[in-house]
Amino acid sequence: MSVKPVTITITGAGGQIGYALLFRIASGAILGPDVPVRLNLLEIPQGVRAAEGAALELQDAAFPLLHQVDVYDDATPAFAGSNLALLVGARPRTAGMERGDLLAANGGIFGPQGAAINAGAADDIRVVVVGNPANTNALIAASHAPDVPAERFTALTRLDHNRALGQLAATLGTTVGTLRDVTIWGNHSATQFPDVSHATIDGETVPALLAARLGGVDVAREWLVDTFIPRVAKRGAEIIEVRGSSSVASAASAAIDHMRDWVQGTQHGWTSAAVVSDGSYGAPEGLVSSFPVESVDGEWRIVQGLEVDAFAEHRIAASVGELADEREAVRSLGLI
Ligand SMILES: NC(=O)c1ccc[n+]([C@@H]2O[C@H](COP(=O)([O-])OP(=O)(O)OC[C@H]3O[C@@H](n4cnc5c(N)ncnc54)[C@H](O)[C@@H]3O)[C@@H](O)[C@H]2O)c1
Ligand SMILES: O=C(O)C[C@H](O)C(=O)O
Repeated sequence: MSVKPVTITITGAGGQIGYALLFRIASGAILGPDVPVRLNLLEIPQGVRAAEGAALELQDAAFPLLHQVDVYDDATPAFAGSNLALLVGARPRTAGMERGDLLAANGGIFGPQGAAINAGAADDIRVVVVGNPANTNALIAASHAPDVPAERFTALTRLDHNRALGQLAATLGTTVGTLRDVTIWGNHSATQFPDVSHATIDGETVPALLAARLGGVDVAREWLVDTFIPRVAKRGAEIIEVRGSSSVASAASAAIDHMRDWVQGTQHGWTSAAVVSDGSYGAPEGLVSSFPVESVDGEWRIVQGLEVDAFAEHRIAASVGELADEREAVRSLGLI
Protein backbone atom coordinates (compact mmCIF):
# COMPACT_ATOMS: atom_id res chain seq x y z
CA MET A 1 0.00 0.00 0.00
CA SER A 2 1.44 3.40 -0.90
CA VAL A 3 1.68 5.94 1.93
CA LYS A 4 0.75 9.56 1.18
CA PRO A 5 3.78 11.88 1.47
CA VAL A 6 3.88 14.19 4.49
CA THR A 7 4.39 17.82 3.51
CA ILE A 8 7.11 19.58 5.49
CA THR A 9 7.73 23.32 5.14
CA ILE A 10 11.16 24.65 6.02
CA THR A 11 11.65 28.41 6.13
CA GLY A 12 15.12 29.87 5.71
CA ALA A 13 15.88 26.73 3.71
CA GLY A 14 18.71 28.47 1.85
CA GLY A 15 20.52 29.30 5.10
CA GLN A 16 22.96 27.38 7.28
CA ILE A 17 20.53 25.48 9.47
CA GLY A 18 18.28 24.85 6.47
CA TYR A 19 21.15 23.15 4.67
CA ALA A 20 21.90 20.99 7.71
CA LEU A 21 18.20 20.02 8.04
CA LEU A 22 17.15 19.17 4.51
CA PHE A 23 19.22 16.07 3.86
CA ARG A 24 18.45 14.47 7.20
CA ILE A 25 14.73 15.11 6.84
CA ALA A 26 14.79 13.69 3.30
CA SER A 27 16.49 10.55 4.63
CA GLY A 28 13.66 9.90 7.11
CA ALA A 29 15.10 11.34 10.34
CA ILE A 30 11.77 12.83 11.51
CA LEU A 31 9.16 10.37 10.29
CA GLY A 32 11.12 7.14 10.00
CA PRO A 33 12.12 4.93 7.09
CA ASP A 34 8.62 4.21 5.75
CA VAL A 35 7.09 7.66 5.35
CA PRO A 36 7.68 9.62 2.13
CA VAL A 37 8.10 13.37 2.37
CA ARG A 38 7.45 16.37 0.22
CA LEU A 39 9.58 19.43 1.06
CA ASN A 40 8.41 23.01 0.63
CA LEU A 41 11.36 25.39 0.94
CA LEU A 42 10.52 29.01 1.77
CA GLU A 43 13.03 31.82 1.33
CA ILE A 44 13.11 35.54 0.81
CA PRO A 45 14.01 36.52 -2.77
CA GLN A 46 17.72 36.96 -1.90
CA GLY A 47 17.82 33.42 -0.50
CA VAL A 48 15.95 31.66 -3.28
CA ARG A 49 19.02 30.72 -5.33
CA ALA A 50 20.64 29.06 -2.32
CA ALA A 51 17.43 27.10 -1.68
CA GLU A 52 17.23 26.14 -5.35
CA GLY A 53 20.82 24.92 -5.17
CA ALA A 54 19.95 22.79 -2.15
CA ALA A 55 16.97 21.41 -4.08
CA LEU A 56 19.29 20.37 -6.92
CA GLU A 57 21.52 18.58 -4.44
CA LEU A 58 18.53 16.86 -2.86
CA GLN A 59 17.68 15.48 -6.30
CA ASP A 60 21.29 14.33 -6.74
CA ALA A 61 21.23 12.57 -3.38
CA ALA A 62 18.43 10.29 -4.69
CA PHE A 63 16.61 9.78 -1.39
CA PRO A 64 13.96 7.10 -1.95
CA LEU A 65 11.61 8.82 0.55
CA LEU A 66 11.78 12.22 -1.12
CA HIS A 67 8.80 12.62 -3.44
CA GLN A 68 8.94 16.30 -4.29
CA VAL A 69 10.81 19.53 -3.53
CA ASP A 70 9.44 23.02 -4.27
CA VAL A 71 11.04 26.39 -3.60
CA TYR A 72 8.88 29.44 -2.80
CA ASP A 73 9.38 33.08 -1.96
CA ASP A 74 5.75 33.46 -0.89
CA ALA A 75 4.49 32.03 2.42
CA THR A 76 0.95 31.25 1.20
CA PRO A 77 1.80 28.43 -1.23
CA ALA A 78 4.75 27.34 0.93
CA PHE A 79 2.44 26.45 3.84
CA ALA A 80 -0.49 25.16 1.75
CA GLY A 81 -1.29 21.63 2.90
CA SER A 82 1.70 21.61 5.25
CA ASN A 83 1.70 18.94 7.99
CA LEU A 84 4.95 19.95 9.68
CA ALA A 85 6.67 23.33 9.64
CA LEU A 86 10.15 24.25 10.82
CA LEU A 87 10.38 28.04 11.03
CA VAL A 88 14.09 28.69 10.78
CA GLY A 89 14.25 31.75 8.52
CA ALA A 90 15.44 34.73 10.55
CA ARG A 91 18.59 36.70 11.03
CA PRO A 92 21.03 35.07 13.50
CA ARG A 93 22.68 37.14 16.23
CA THR A 94 26.35 37.97 16.05
CA ALA A 95 28.98 38.40 18.78
CA GLY A 96 27.92 40.79 21.53
CA MET A 97 24.16 40.59 20.86
CA GLU A 98 21.59 38.96 23.15
CA ARG A 99 18.79 37.01 21.44
CA GLY A 100 16.31 39.61 22.69
CA ASP A 101 18.08 42.16 20.47
CA LEU A 102 16.55 40.32 17.52
CA LEU A 103 12.94 40.91 18.63
CA ALA A 104 12.24 43.83 16.34
CA ALA A 105 14.44 42.54 13.48
CA ASN A 106 12.88 39.09 13.32
CA GLY A 107 9.47 39.48 14.98
CA GLY A 108 7.95 40.89 11.79
CA ILE A 109 8.60 37.61 9.94
CA PHE A 110 6.42 35.41 12.12
CA GLY A 111 3.06 37.19 11.96
CA PRO A 112 2.64 36.76 8.20
CA GLN A 113 3.89 33.17 8.42
CA GLY A 114 1.36 32.43 11.19
CA ALA A 115 -1.35 33.92 8.98
CA ALA A 116 -0.28 31.77 6.02
CA ILE A 117 -0.36 28.67 8.25
CA ASN A 118 -3.83 29.66 9.41
CA ALA A 119 -4.97 30.11 5.83
CA GLY A 120 -3.73 26.94 4.23
CA ALA A 121 -1.89 24.40 6.39
CA ALA A 122 -3.30 20.91 6.91
CA ASP A 123 -5.54 20.28 9.93
CA ASP A 124 -2.78 18.38 11.72
CA ILE A 125 -0.12 21.11 11.27
CA ARG A 126 2.64 21.13 13.90
CA VAL A 127 5.09 24.02 14.04
CA VAL A 128 8.48 24.42 15.68
CA VAL A 129 10.11 27.84 15.68
CA VAL A 130 13.90 27.85 15.54
CA GLY A 131 14.52 31.46 14.44
CA ASN A 132 15.36 33.69 17.40
CA PRO A 133 13.99 34.87 19.76
CA ALA A 134 12.31 31.52 19.24
CA ASN A 135 9.79 31.47 22.13
CA THR A 136 8.33 34.88 21.40
CA ASN A 137 8.40 34.33 17.64
CA ALA A 138 6.25 31.23 18.25
CA LEU A 139 3.88 33.35 20.31
CA ILE A 140 3.66 35.87 17.44
CA ALA A 141 2.99 33.14 14.86
CA ALA A 142 0.30 31.52 17.06
CA SER A 143 -1.41 34.85 17.62
CA HIS A 144 -1.85 35.20 13.84
CA ALA A 145 -3.35 31.75 13.48
CA PRO A 146 -6.66 31.90 15.39
CA ASP A 147 -8.06 28.77 13.70
CA VAL A 148 -5.09 26.57 14.59
CA PRO A 149 -4.99 25.18 18.15
CA ALA A 150 -2.32 27.24 19.97
CA GLU A 151 -0.59 24.08 21.25
CA ARG A 152 0.48 23.31 17.67
CA PHE A 153 2.97 26.18 17.92
CA THR A 154 6.16 25.35 19.81
CA ALA A 155 9.71 26.67 20.05
CA LEU A 156 13.02 24.86 20.18
CA THR A 157 14.71 24.36 23.54
CA ARG A 158 15.81 20.82 22.66
CA LEU A 159 19.21 22.22 21.75
CA ASP A 160 19.60 23.52 25.31
CA HIS A 161 18.37 20.15 26.61
CA ASN A 162 20.92 18.30 24.48
CA ARG A 163 23.65 20.70 25.58
CA ALA A 164 22.79 19.92 29.20
CA LEU A 165 23.02 16.19 28.47
CA GLY A 166 26.42 16.70 26.85
CA GLN A 167 27.81 18.63 29.83
CA LEU A 168 26.48 16.13 32.38
CA ALA A 169 27.71 13.09 30.47
CA ALA A 170 31.21 14.57 30.17
CA THR A 171 31.36 15.46 33.86
CA LEU A 172 29.99 12.13 35.07
CA GLY A 173 32.09 10.05 32.66
CA THR A 174 29.07 8.48 30.99
CA THR A 175 27.18 8.72 27.70
CA VAL A 176 24.18 10.91 27.03
CA GLY A 177 21.90 7.92 26.44
CA THR A 178 22.05 6.94 30.12
CA LEU A 179 20.60 10.25 31.33
CA ARG A 180 16.89 10.64 32.10
CA ASP A 181 14.62 13.54 33.05
CA VAL A 182 16.77 16.62 32.65
CA THR A 183 14.69 19.78 32.20
CA ILE A 184 15.15 23.16 30.55
CA TRP A 185 12.69 25.70 31.97
CA GLY A 186 11.71 29.07 30.51
CA ASN A 187 13.20 31.01 27.64
CA HIS A 188 15.77 29.96 25.02
CA SER A 189 18.04 32.69 26.35
CA ALA A 190 20.66 33.27 29.02
CA THR A 191 17.90 33.26 31.70
CA GLN A 192 16.86 29.66 30.98
CA PHE A 193 17.06 27.23 33.89
CA PRO A 194 18.74 23.90 33.12
CA ASP A 195 17.53 21.71 36.01
CA VAL A 196 18.97 18.34 37.05
CA SER A 197 17.09 17.97 40.33
CA HIS A 198 14.91 15.14 38.94
CA ALA A 199 17.52 13.68 36.61
CA THR A 200 18.73 10.10 37.00
CA ILE A 201 21.17 7.58 35.57
CA ASP A 202 20.17 3.94 36.03
CA GLY A 203 17.86 4.92 38.88
CA GLU A 204 20.48 6.95 40.79
CA THR A 205 19.90 10.68 41.13
CA VAL A 206 22.21 12.98 39.19
CA PRO A 207 22.78 15.33 42.18
CA ALA A 208 23.98 12.33 44.25
CA LEU A 209 26.18 11.10 41.38
CA LEU A 210 27.67 14.57 40.98
CA ALA A 211 28.38 14.77 44.72
CA ALA A 212 30.17 11.42 44.59
CA ARG A 213 32.15 12.40 41.49
CA LEU A 214 33.06 15.96 42.44
CA GLY A 215 33.78 15.51 46.17
CA GLY A 216 30.64 16.30 48.15
CA VAL A 217 27.20 17.86 48.08
CA ASP A 218 28.46 21.43 48.44
CA VAL A 219 31.01 21.13 45.64
CA ALA A 220 28.39 19.56 43.38
CA ARG A 221 25.96 22.37 44.11
CA GLU A 222 28.64 24.94 43.41
CA TRP A 223 29.45 23.23 40.11
CA LEU A 224 25.78 23.24 39.14
CA VAL A 225 25.25 26.92 39.96
CA ASP A 226 28.59 28.38 38.85
CA THR A 227 29.58 26.13 35.95
CA PHE A 228 26.80 23.93 34.58
CA ILE A 229 23.88 26.38 34.46
CA PRO A 230 25.80 29.28 32.88
CA ARG A 231 27.70 26.96 30.50
CA VAL A 232 24.44 25.54 29.10
CA ALA A 233 22.58 28.86 29.14
CA LYS A 234 25.41 30.70 27.39
CA ARG A 235 26.51 27.90 25.07
CA GLY A 236 25.02 29.72 22.07
CA ALA A 237 27.35 32.67 22.74
CA GLU A 238 30.30 30.32 23.29
CA ILE A 239 29.66 28.70 19.90
CA ILE A 240 29.43 32.13 18.23
CA GLU A 241 32.73 33.13 19.79
CA VAL A 242 34.57 29.92 18.91
CA ARG A 243 33.04 29.21 15.46
CA GLY A 244 32.57 32.80 14.40
CA SER A 245 28.86 32.20 13.72
CA SER A 246 25.93 30.65 15.53
CA SER A 247 25.34 26.93 15.97
CA VAL A 248 24.13 25.10 12.89
CA ALA A 249 24.35 21.30 12.82
CA SER A 250 23.54 20.90 16.52
CA ALA A 251 20.54 23.22 16.09
CA ALA A 252 19.30 21.26 13.07
CA SER A 253 19.79 17.99 14.93
CA ALA A 254 17.82 19.28 17.92
CA ALA A 255 14.98 20.51 15.68
CA ILE A 256 14.80 17.03 14.17
CA ASP A 257 14.79 15.45 17.66
CA HIS A 258 11.92 17.79 18.65
CA MET A 259 9.79 16.98 15.60
CA ARG A 260 10.56 13.24 15.68
CA ASP A 261 9.55 12.94 19.32
CA TRP A 262 6.43 15.07 18.79
CA VAL A 263 5.25 12.85 15.94
CA GLN A 264 6.54 9.48 17.10
CA GLY A 265 6.39 9.92 20.91
CA THR A 266 9.00 10.14 23.66
CA GLN A 267 10.44 6.81 24.74
CA HIS A 268 12.52 7.13 27.90
CA GLY A 269 11.24 9.69 30.39
CA TRP A 270 10.74 13.28 29.44
CA THR A 271 12.48 15.86 27.27
CA SER A 272 12.24 19.68 27.03
CA ALA A 273 10.23 21.79 24.61
CA ALA A 274 8.83 25.30 24.67
CA VAL A 275 5.06 24.93 24.52
CA VAL A 276 2.13 27.23 25.23
CA SER A 277 1.85 27.51 29.00
CA ASP A 278 -1.37 26.40 30.69
CA GLY A 279 -0.19 28.17 33.86
CA SER A 280 1.80 25.18 35.13
CA TYR A 281 4.70 25.88 37.49
CA GLY A 282 3.86 29.58 37.68
CA ALA A 283 4.48 30.31 33.97
CA PRO A 284 1.74 32.76 32.95
CA GLU A 285 -0.84 31.22 30.66
CA GLY A 286 -0.23 31.77 26.95
CA LEU A 287 3.53 32.31 27.09
CA VAL A 288 5.59 29.87 25.03
CA SER A 289 7.87 28.55 27.75
CA SER A 290 10.09 25.51 28.08
CA PHE A 291 8.86 22.72 30.35
CA PRO A 292 9.54 19.06 31.01
CA VAL A 293 7.32 17.40 28.40
CA GLU A 294 6.32 13.98 27.17
CA SER A 295 4.85 13.36 23.76
CA VAL A 296 1.84 11.07 23.91
CA ASP A 297 -0.48 10.33 20.97
CA GLY A 298 1.10 13.12 18.95
CA GLU A 299 0.69 15.80 21.62
CA TRP A 300 3.15 17.43 23.99
CA ARG A 301 2.05 17.09 27.61
CA ILE A 302 3.67 19.08 30.40
CA VAL A 303 4.90 16.71 33.12
CA GLN A 304 2.88 17.60 36.21
CA GLY A 305 3.45 17.35 39.94
CA LEU A 306 7.22 17.81 40.10
CA GLU A 307 8.62 19.20 43.30
CA VAL A 308 10.19 22.63 42.71
CA ASP A 309 12.45 23.96 45.47
CA ALA A 310 12.96 27.65 46.28
CA PHE A 311 16.06 27.94 44.07
CA ALA A 312 14.28 26.41 41.08
CA GLU A 313 11.18 28.52 41.68
CA HIS A 314 13.31 31.65 41.64
CA ARG A 315 15.13 30.65 38.43
CA ILE A 316 11.91 29.66 36.63
CA ALA A 317 10.24 32.92 37.69
CA ALA A 318 13.17 34.95 36.32
CA SER A 319 13.02 33.28 32.92
CA VAL A 320 9.22 33.38 32.53
CA GLY A 321 9.42 37.01 33.70
CA GLU A 322 11.68 37.70 30.73
CA LEU A 323 9.16 35.99 28.44
CA ALA A 324 6.39 38.17 29.86
CA ASP A 325 8.54 41.25 29.14
CA GLU A 326 9.13 40.04 25.58
CA ARG A 327 5.36 39.61 25.16
CA GLU A 328 4.86 43.21 26.30
CA ALA A 329 7.58 44.39 23.91
CA VAL A 330 6.04 42.69 20.86
CA ARG A 331 2.61 43.94 21.92
CA SER A 332 3.93 47.48 21.94
CA LEU A 333 5.51 46.91 18.52
CA GLY A 334 2.05 45.85 17.26
CA LEU A 335 3.31 42.34 16.43
CA ILE A 336 0.60 40.54 18.44
N1 LIG B 1 16.38 27.95 18.81
C1 LIG B 1 17.62 27.51 18.67
O1 LIG B 1 18.06 26.63 19.41
C2 LIG B 1 18.52 28.09 17.59
C3 LIG B 1 19.80 27.56 17.40
C4 LIG B 1 20.61 28.09 16.40
C5 LIG B 1 20.17 29.14 15.62
N2 LIG B 1 18.93 29.64 15.84
C6 LIG B 1 18.39 30.72 15.00
O2 LIG B 1 17.99 30.19 13.74
C7 LIG B 1 17.92 31.24 12.79
C8 LIG B 1 18.59 30.83 11.49
O3 LIG B 1 19.97 30.61 11.68
P1 LIG B 1 20.93 30.26 10.45
O4 LIG B 1 22.28 30.03 11.02
O5 LIG B 1 20.33 29.23 9.57
O6 LIG B 1 20.93 31.68 9.69
P2 LIG B 1 21.26 31.98 8.16
O7 LIG B 1 21.42 33.45 8.06
O8 LIG B 1 22.33 31.09 7.65
O9 LIG B 1 19.92 31.54 7.43
C9 LIG B 1 18.72 32.19 7.65
C10 LIG B 1 17.96 32.12 6.33
O10 LIG B 1 16.66 32.63 6.58
C11 LIG B 1 16.29 33.34 5.41
N3 LIG B 1 15.17 34.22 5.76
C12 LIG B 1 15.22 35.44 6.35
N4 LIG B 1 13.97 35.94 6.45
C13 LIG B 1 13.13 35.01 5.95
C14 LIG B 1 11.72 34.95 5.78
N5 LIG B 1 10.94 35.97 6.13
N6 LIG B 1 11.20 33.84 5.21
C15 LIG B 1 11.98 32.83 4.84
N7 LIG B 1 13.32 32.82 4.95
C16 LIG B 1 13.89 33.90 5.51
C17 LIG B 1 17.56 34.06 4.96
O11 LIG B 1 17.50 34.43 3.61
C18 LIG B 1 18.60 32.98 5.23
O12 LIG B 1 18.82 32.16 4.09
C19 LIG B 1 18.56 32.44 13.49
O13 LIG B 1 17.53 33.26 14.04
C20 LIG B 1 19.34 31.82 14.62
O14 LIG B 1 19.56 32.72 15.69
C21 LIG B 1 18.10 29.15 16.80
O1 LIG C 1 22.71 31.71 20.53
C1 LIG C 1 22.31 31.99 19.40
O2 LIG C 1 22.13 33.16 19.02
C2 LIG C 1 22.00 30.88 18.42
C3 LIG C 1 21.20 29.83 19.05
O3 LIG C 1 20.07 30.31 19.69
C4 LIG C 1 22.00 28.94 19.97
O4 LIG C 1 21.58 28.71 21.10
O5 LIG C 1 23.05 28.44 19.54
